[in-house]
Amino acid sequence: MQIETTALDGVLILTPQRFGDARGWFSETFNAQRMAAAGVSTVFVQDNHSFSAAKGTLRGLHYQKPPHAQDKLVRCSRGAILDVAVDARIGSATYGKWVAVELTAANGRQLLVPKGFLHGFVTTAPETEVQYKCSDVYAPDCDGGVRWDSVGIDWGVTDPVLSAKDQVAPAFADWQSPFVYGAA
Ligand SMILES: Cc1cn([C@H]2C[C@H](O)[C@@H](COP(=O)(O)OP(=O)(O)O[C@H]3O[C@H](C)C(=O)[C@H](O)[C@H]3O)O2)c(=O)[nH]c1=O
Repeated sequence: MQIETTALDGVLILTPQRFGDARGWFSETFNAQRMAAAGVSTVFVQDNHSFSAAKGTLRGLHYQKPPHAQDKLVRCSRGAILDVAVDARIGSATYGKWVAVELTAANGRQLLVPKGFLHGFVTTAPETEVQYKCSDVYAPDCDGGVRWDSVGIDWGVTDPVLSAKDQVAPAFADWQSPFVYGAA
């Protein structure tokens, strides 16, 4: 498995190996032992899977606040997305900074988004499926969001398909982050 760092500390790009043959290919998309060997000892407890019919569907920017903050390991199993993480940890030198990574069924890349980071993606192909592991279970009372267009992210879309919730999320500048840099 190839591991790449990004401009945001803790946000990693993981690319599992694919074993090709005449039939196609095989890949271990998650292996806790390999992750631990790479220094990622997160225990994931929930798998999520979303399907977005239209190209230009944008889900985000989302988080769960403590005590149910989530690390996420995101991959695209069909179609393609631009996956984004935003540093929301008060006191961080990269607070408000973001990274965007192309995750596609073809490239097999995964993005590790730690607690304290907002997460969102926009689909760049129709009928896109995203699967991701979470280090805590869904806690609706801790679920929150920030406006997709309030961080200066270059999503490559101007009029995305949004949920009703995402249409009314607060702007980043008006939002009080529940995350503190260096907190457990
Ligand atoms: C997240 C979640 C949702 N739900 C239910 C709640 C709603 O009835 C329905 C759709 O939820 P929502 O509109 O929040 O789904 P997304 O807009 O894809 O939200 C996700 O999108 C971004 C990219 C994320 O990183 C988060 O995991 C998550 O916020 O699924 C559950 O039952 N369990 C869950 O863990």
